[in-house]
Amino acid sequence: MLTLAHINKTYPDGTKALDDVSLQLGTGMMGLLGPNGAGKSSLMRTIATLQTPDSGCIELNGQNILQSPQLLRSKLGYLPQHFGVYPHISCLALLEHLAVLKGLSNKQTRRQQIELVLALTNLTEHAHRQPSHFSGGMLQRFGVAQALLGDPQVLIFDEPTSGLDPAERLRLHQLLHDIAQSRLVLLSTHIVEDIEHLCSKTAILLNGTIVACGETHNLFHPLQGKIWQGPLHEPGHLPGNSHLLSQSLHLGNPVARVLCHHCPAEQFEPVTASLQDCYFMHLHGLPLEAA
Ligand SMILES: Nc1ncnc2c1ncn2[C@@H]1O[C@H](COP(=O)(O)OP(=O)(O)OP(=O)(O)O)[C@@H](O)[C@H]1O
Repeated sequence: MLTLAHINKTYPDGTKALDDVSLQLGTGMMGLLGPNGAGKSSLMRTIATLQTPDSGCIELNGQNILQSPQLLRSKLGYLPQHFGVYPHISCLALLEHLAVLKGLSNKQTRRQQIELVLALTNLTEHAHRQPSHFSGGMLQRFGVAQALLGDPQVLIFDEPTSGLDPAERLRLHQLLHDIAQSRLVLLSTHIVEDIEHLCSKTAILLNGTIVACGETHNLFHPLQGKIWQGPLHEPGHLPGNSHLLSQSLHLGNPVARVLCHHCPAEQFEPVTASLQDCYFMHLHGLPLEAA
């Protein structure tokens, strides 16, 4: 169990990136959802002990990892949002190098681990190619492979599916799902569907603050029966007790989703509430009572 209590982080230029963040993470996948600049990467880096918070406490199974970062580092796999690979070196050689850096000193154990992570990420047949020549999807799978070296119990994935085509995205979803069966996985993204597909638990981060946290389904369950979809309306043309959540396009036609206890306007139909509706509700600062 990884426990974060009252984590605060302000950067030297005065930007408050994390504001009293408290979270509890157990086995399985927890999604961290937030818009650009919400503080997701700051939180990931803090948990990965790559930066220290100004205050607060992080414990892994009751042990303080801010005082003893090595306790977590030895059990941690981290896939940062942006990572580089050395040119002119094969996938196998790079994994070998990273495994040594991770402290896998026994050559035979190292070989076994590398074979395992290559197989898990479906990269075995590409082991002798250079990751610098990989496609975006293969590179992300390589990122997952290096994170899995050392069989970590805690995995942090920062925006792992950004830039992937739909087939690669689904392939990575399956891989992340398999990995999370026996491990604690924290998945950060602003792609709501990724969280909805993968994460049984979700936290929503806005301006450095956790505004909602719990079972993913329970976060949007209160909105069921209150979401209406119809042609685009100016907020002023909707009844006063309704809230415009989102405006988008479907097959080139403008579509609005509205939170309301009754049908807000002509041509609106009730639709199933989604995590995205819940996300927009928080993004617009609507009170829970609005649901
Ligand atoms: N090293 C830094 N120095 C100063 N400000 C920073 C630094 N890193 C991040 N920030 C600021 O802290 C806030 C949170 O940034 P962070 O990168 O954690 O957000 P994010 O949710 O990961 O965003 P994105 O989805 O765009 O990656 C932003 O206002 C950002 O500009």
